[in-house]
Amino acid sequence: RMSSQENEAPLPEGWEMRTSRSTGMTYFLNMYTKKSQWERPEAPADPGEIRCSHLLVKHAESRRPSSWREENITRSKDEAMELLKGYRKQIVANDATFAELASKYSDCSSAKRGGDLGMFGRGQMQAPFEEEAFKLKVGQLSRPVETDSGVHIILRTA
Ligand SMILES: O=C(O)CN(Cc1ccccc1)C(=O)c1nc(-c2ccccc2)[nH]c1C(=O)O
Repeated sequence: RMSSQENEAPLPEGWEMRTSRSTGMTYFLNMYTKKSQWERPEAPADPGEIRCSHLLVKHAESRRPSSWREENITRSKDEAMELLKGYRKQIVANDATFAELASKYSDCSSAKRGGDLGMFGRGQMQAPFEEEAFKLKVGQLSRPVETDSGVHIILRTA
């Protein structure tokens, strides 16, 4: 007779079921952070750290409306959003790569690295940026996200 644990729904992504050697009790292991818990997880395991690239378009209301591209950025937030949607369309249509467009058009200093921000954990980026980035699956492109810096699209790379 299979115990109830084994034949329940499959575990969410990133989790594994383990049996405690000392007590024989079943517990659950987050394969990214190696943290364990007794409760059966309901959501994919938090990856701890992720890697993203982003394309930032600043506007007149950005906290620092200046960048390597443009000394004094005067476009409106709406114009920035329209530009960003155009870049997103080109990427989705495979007319250009994320890195090509970020290196040409991103108002972030990461433009020099094709928009790559490296690995980061929670608590490092502005909240709206973090929230959207941690929702993405690897390879997924975000919708436009607004932060105090401007408007972004985010690509999760790891
Ligand atoms: O928001 C501000 O007051 C000024 N900043 C913050 C900043 C400035 C230089 C380097 C990194 C971050 C930016 O506007 C900014 N934010 C970012 C940013 C925002 C979210 C995720 C990653 C980068 N890049 C930049 C940049 O100039 O290069």
